Amino acid sequence: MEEYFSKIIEAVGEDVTREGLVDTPKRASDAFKFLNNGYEKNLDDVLNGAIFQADTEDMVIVKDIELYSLCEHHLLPFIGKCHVGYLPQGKVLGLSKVARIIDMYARRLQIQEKLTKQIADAIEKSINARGVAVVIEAKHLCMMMRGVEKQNSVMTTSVMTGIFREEISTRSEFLNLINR
Ligand SMILES: Nc1nc2c(ncn2[C@@H]2O[C@H](COP(=O)(O)OP(=O)(O)OP(=O)(O)O)[C@@H](O)[C@H]2O)c(=O)[nH]1
Ligand SMILES: [Zn+2]
Repeated sequence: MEEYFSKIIEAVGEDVTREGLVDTPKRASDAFKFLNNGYEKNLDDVLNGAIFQADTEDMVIVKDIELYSLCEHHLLPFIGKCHVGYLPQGKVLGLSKVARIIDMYARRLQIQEKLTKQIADAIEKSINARGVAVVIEAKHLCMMMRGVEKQNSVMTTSVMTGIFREEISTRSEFLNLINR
């Protein structure tokens, strides 16, 4: 990957041997690998067994989880927040694992719609939830720094499964609690 970054730096007309750039291929390569480290993870590793028995069927919400991903079309970041709700039936997730699941899928080349669905599916599967709701609000740098250059647009995607999909009242409760 370092060689490829050297070539990219040369291709934009730079001198890859000048002092400030000598270590850049390595740094860029390390950074890019980090931003894509979700490919090295799977759901079982990420959960690390942190699924707990709990005698509750009431809604659990984790909101305002920051999210950084890369759009698969331009390899530019999209940045925003993710809100997650689920309705358990006897099993709940370790709190930090919600964020870890988000990161596992966000640190891949993504489109926002697919990312939203992958998070919802993973949570549903891991605890056999009665329903999962995931909302992502994000700004895409490919729309801001280049292309149409719109600075203020925010893309909102949502995936509702199970009871969140079936019952308007449950969906509304979730949306109210995340202040939407
Ligand atoms: N639906 C969706 N589209 C995305 C996402 N990230 C980037 N895109 C869009 O992917 C599209 C790629 O369009 P193309 O016409 O192939 O590429 P482009 O010429 O670089 O497009 P512009 O961005 O319009 O300049 C653009 O409309 C992007 O805004 C995403 O997460 N979801
Ligand atoms: Zn893009």
